Amino acid sequence: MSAAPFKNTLEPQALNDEHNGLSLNEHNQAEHFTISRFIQYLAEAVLVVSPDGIIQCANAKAALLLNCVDQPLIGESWPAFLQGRCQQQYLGLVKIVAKRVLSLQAGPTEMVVICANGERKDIELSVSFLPESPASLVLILRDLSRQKAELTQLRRQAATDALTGLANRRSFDEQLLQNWQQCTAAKRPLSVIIIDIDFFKQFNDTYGHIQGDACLRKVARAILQAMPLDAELAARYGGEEFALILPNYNEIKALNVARALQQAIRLLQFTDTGLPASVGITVSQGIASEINGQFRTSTALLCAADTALYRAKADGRDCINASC
Ligand SMILES: Nc1nc2c(ncn2[C@@H]2O[C@H](COP(=O)(O)OP(=O)(O)OP(=O)(O)O)[C@@H](O)[C@H]2O)c(=O)[nH]1
Repeated sequence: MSAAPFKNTLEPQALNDEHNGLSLNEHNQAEHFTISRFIQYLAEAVLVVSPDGIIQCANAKAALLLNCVDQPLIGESWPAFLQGRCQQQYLGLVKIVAKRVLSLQAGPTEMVVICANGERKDIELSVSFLPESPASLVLILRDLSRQKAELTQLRRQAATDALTGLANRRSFDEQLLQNWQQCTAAKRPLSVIIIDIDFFKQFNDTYGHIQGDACLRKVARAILQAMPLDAELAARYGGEEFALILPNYNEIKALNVARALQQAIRLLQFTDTGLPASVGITVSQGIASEINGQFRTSTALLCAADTALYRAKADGRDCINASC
């Protein structure tokens, strides 16, 4: 869409059309033409729609946002671009401006548009009322796709342990609380396993921290591969500590998972990172299971798993201990 030279809307000539013998219809057409040209120069995507939602003018940025560069937008129904629930939201905004509250403006409100090519985009929509005759609505659309993508990435980073890619302790704690509430409300069991690498300081001291980091990544991968599909979450809980949330798992089922993990870790090889084939590691594990209301909170359940882990360490390591 190419923009014609800007026409100054404040030009006295344009404001005084009626005095120049133009009919009301001609005046409206001239005004419409001026708005249509004017919005081409705005930095935001702008649509001008009739009160019943028919697009009267659109700038090139709006056409680009809605992926309608090769299709005319004029005459199309604007609400048809909105995702179902957003159509009602839009009507709500129109009611607000029609009642002339909030200085003839409503929004910005987050909405979702379905573009001409079917792409779904998050936008922020502001609606302003042009009380001219005939009345129109000016819609300013801001594409939020980039911000949303960045927010999603930031949220993912905030929930993830950078070294291993597993969930971090914060998301573990949040998830455990959620599973605790669900399982206790439904009177279903919930188990937690804490997994701690044995003598990891010695591993670091012998092979260096880079090898130590590679070892942590290997253990994380092994946990992910060995854990059951219906486990809720595997997390890096601390330095060389990992944790698993097992909703609907009683102590016996959790013990089977811990045994599978123990086996998977014992089989880990480090030759790919340049260490001798004789190098291997073991883990100690503590299990706690909430079954019949023996724990009052998710924190108490976690403390019990931690206590069980200490017992497993005291039992000589490469051990599994279940809290009673
Ligand atoms: N390479 C590496 N080491 C870490 C990281 N986080 C913690 N550690 C190391 O983990 C080791 C933990 O040592 P300890 O708490 O003494 O435990 P341990 O040597 O495994 O002994 P036990 O748990 O009693 O079997 C320390 O040497 C930490 O420096 C990490 O991100 N990378």
